[in-house]
Amino acid sequence: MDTIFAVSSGAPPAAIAVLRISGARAFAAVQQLAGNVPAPRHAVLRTLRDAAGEPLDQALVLCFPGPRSATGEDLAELHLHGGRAVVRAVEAALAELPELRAAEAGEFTRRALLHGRLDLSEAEGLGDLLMAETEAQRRAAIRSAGGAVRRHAEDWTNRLLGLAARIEAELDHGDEDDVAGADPLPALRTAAAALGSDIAAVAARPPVERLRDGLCVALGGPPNAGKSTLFNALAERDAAIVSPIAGTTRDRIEIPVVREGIAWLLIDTAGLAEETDDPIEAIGVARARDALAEADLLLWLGDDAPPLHPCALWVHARADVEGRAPAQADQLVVSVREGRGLDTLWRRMADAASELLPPPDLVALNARQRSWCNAAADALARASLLDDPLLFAEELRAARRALDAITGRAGVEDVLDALFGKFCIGK
Ligand SMILES: Nc1nc2c(ncn2[C@@H]2O[C@H](COP(=O)(O)OP(=O)(O)OP(=O)(O)O)[C@@H](O)[C@H]2O)c(=O)[nH]1
Repeated sequence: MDTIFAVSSGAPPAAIAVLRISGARAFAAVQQLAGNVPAPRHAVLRTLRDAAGEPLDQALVLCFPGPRSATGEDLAELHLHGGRAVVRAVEAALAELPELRAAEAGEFTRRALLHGRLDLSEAEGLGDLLMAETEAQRRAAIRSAGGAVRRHAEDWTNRLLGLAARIEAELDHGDEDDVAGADPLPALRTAAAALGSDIAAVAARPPVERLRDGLCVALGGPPNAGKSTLFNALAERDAAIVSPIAGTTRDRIEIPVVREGIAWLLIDTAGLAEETDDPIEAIGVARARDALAEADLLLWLGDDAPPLHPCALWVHARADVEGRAPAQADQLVVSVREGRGLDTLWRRMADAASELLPPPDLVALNARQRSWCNAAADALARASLLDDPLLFAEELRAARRALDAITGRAGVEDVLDALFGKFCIGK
């Protein structure tokens, strides 16, 4: 495997640029540039020189011998002056050395995963941490990066292994006459059902995507209800066209917004026209219906009660318009023109969000982790109904494979490229 290097701090110019080198030839590279290799985990000041002996920079040099390093390999850090030319010159000198090359996005973390320094759920948490923009996102990501998902998976795996050991013993010795005692299968089936429902309960928690990508809030209602006007007011910018002409909004428009410490994805939709001859408008209406159905939270601006939705707020928009029908008791009265009701609406949205987002003190799973949890829970549920110890053992093995996939111990090659492609170079 090549030895890789990259600037791991922010883009130059900056006061300091931290350049990391990881791999079998990391310390040879330090030796070449700095003249010698400092003692492990001791920061020393060295003049770095190119192959001709010309000084490149004065740098703080640190060496972390593997496997007790961030990547699990020999790892060196050069704390350079963060000017562009300095960084470029040191990178050029490193690139000249045999078996050294610039790192790809996420390659340091990928090596850490490869060498067991962290598991897949922790790497996913780290990816989310790098992208976190709100406090809630940061808190959830730091929990995953710190191993909370891994610890759940390990705890479940340990319980599973306990069951597996007992059923394997039964399979090996169950037909021997000298083994006294009752048939252990009923107790094992009960334990498998309990473990399956524990796993399913965690998988049923609100998904971390709502925190990470924003809680989807769709504005829906008939044409001319004031959706785009309210959308612009919530987004605090003129994102959607507003006009008195019914059917102005034809497609869904999405705007990410951070408010009340929560990331929201606001979605404006075409008005739900009863009938239309316009094929484009018909497509817009179909898309609007999909957006409303899929939204985590529906803001309904119709005068009729909202359509069936797990979480809807009913808004009486354009409240200042003369001759407007009075609001129903459970409607939120809003007039964008008069700036009325918007703060209350945000508050009600935040109240709804507290039900829809992962609770701050509990582990939340992403879609990949959820689907493996559900696969494990399903296998355990099936096992709990089986009378045949052989089939029971087979379902436990299926559950084990699913739990292993959560932490990246099995069958996850395809997700690695997708995950690490999102990381920055030098991470
Ligand atoms: N007086 C008053 N007029 C409003 C208010 N909100 C929207 N309007 C007007 O109502 C008309 C329709 O508003 P839009 O925001 O375009 O309505 P829409 O629901 O997005 O309409 P479609 O694109 O047809 O679905 C426009 O003329 C707006 O200026 C309000 O709070 N008060």
